[in-house]
Amino acid sequence: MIKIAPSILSADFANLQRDVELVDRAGVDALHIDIMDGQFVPNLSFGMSMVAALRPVTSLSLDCHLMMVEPERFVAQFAQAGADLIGVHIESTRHIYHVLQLIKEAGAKAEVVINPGTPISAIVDLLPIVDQVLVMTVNPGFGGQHFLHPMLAKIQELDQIKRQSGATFDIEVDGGINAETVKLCYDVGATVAVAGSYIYDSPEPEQRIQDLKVATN
Ligand SMILES: O=C(CO)[C@@H](O)[C@H](O)COP(=O)(O)O
Ligand SMILES: [Co+2]
Repeated sequence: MIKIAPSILSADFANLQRDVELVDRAGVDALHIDIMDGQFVPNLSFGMSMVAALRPVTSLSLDCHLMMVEPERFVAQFAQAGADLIGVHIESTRHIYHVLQLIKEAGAKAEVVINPGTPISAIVDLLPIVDQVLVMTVNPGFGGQHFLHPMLAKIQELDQIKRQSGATFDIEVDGGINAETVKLCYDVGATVAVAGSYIYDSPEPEQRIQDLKVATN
């Protein structure tokens, strides 16, 4: 069964604690927090104060997906705020290896993220030092977009490299995930699925979480 990480980008911000506790009770594996700086992506969302505010609310792993230029400026502060895992885009920094080292030195798990236009070959040398790879299945910046099916070949390629090397990093997918697309990703090697609008735009979020689990059981 795939691990589920709801994205709070689609939650009700006026009732965020309620919406976090709801998915926590439904038995998810992590909480996905999208950090957007209005420069790397054309949207703004949260900062580290959001991570600090959510830390006492849940014991779920707080997974921060940093969509910002030069994330090296802030990764230590996100770890300090309570992030368990920090994801950084390879496209967002000149020093990806260094940023991943900084995340680990700060005590968090390190994730490298790739945009739809970035090939798996760009991250092969980073695989020995990451805990998770996030393959974006939409262009980053907004929830509620359609899944990009050509990304399935990239997930499969990454899974093959992982198997051949005996590595244990998780493979996460993010964007356009629903009960149909989660199965496609799981079947080619994804181990963690982020879902925002599919869960939170529903009147029955718990049922949507169950549907994602059943689809990959
Ligand atoms: O990182 C992002 C968007 O940039 C995501 O985490 C979205 O929040 C996913 O939303 P859905 O596609 O599941 O609605
Ligand atoms: Co995300």
